[in-house]
Amino acid sequence: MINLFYVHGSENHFYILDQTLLDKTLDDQELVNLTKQITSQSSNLNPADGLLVINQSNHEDALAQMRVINADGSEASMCGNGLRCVARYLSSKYHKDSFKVETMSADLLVNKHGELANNVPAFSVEISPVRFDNKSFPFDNLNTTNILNKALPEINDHLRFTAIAVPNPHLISFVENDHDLNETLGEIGKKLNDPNPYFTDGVNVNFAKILSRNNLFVHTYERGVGFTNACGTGMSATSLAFAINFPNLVDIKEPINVYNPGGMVQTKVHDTPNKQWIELIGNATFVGKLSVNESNLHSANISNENSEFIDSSEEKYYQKFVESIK
Ligand SMILES: N[C@H](CCC[C@H](N)C(=O)O)C(=O)O
Repeated sequence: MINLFYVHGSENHFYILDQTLLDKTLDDQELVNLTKQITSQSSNLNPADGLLVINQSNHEDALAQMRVINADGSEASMCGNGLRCVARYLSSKYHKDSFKVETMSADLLVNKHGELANNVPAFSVEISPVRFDNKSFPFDNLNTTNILNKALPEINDHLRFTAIAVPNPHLISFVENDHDLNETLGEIGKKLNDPNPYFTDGVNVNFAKILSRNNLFVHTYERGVGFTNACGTGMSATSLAFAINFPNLVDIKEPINVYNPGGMVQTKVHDTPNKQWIELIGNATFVGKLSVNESNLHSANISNENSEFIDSSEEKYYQKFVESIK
């Protein structure tokens, strides 16, 4: 039997599949089929926004590889909330507190971090590389090769936008009212993730309200998913946009508190001459696990017949989880 762990970072839920435990790893189509089945509204499973796949890494400085499959079957180059959960899984499995994880574009540093809230352990993860050029998204037909606090009349008649790839693509706007934060976000999110001439591979759209100095609220419409409770790479990219566009409201020597519908994370913007990157710090909560036959993974036929979900403090459950993977 194989455990599919049900986890979340700021209520952005995922299943984790550790393929190093399988007799035979799933091929790409099987991973897509599995992700679509376990995230579909019609499944009797707990809702999730995607699948986090752990593979062996052949990079000497990486403990493992993480791949990210969105609910619609598209693959993403990064997932900030997901990487915190994968980091906690690998930290328990290999008894390490600081290590690198191979992702599509980079081997990223992850660290066990002090609790942000009592009895809620936290991990910090490196969000990088950071890019601004249109080829990194890609975007086109907007009469510009980068978007920094720019009006985009093709997309909206009153907002200004900033585009940052970390390296998955994010389009960010700072808004004043709840209508823009919700309805306008949904309209633009759908428009730029349906077939369109601007972001041909889709884009994660993040609208933020500035609460005060070093304090943000971010709402995200994710590429390949739709509205989520939180988007780790989105909150990270938005924190960098906050520092760039509102330098008088951000002290980058201090963490930024980023609130979201699912909770709160902290980010730290690192702006050194030869490398810009963001540190994302937040929970990595293990809620439950499904014990499934390997064959059902290959056939994308998962039910929660053999499942165990938390009903007490997360830490008590977590000790059982740690024993189960030794
Ligand atoms: N939907 C994103 C991937 C998941 C990112 C998000 N869940 C996070 O925590 O960063 C994309 O296609 O780029």
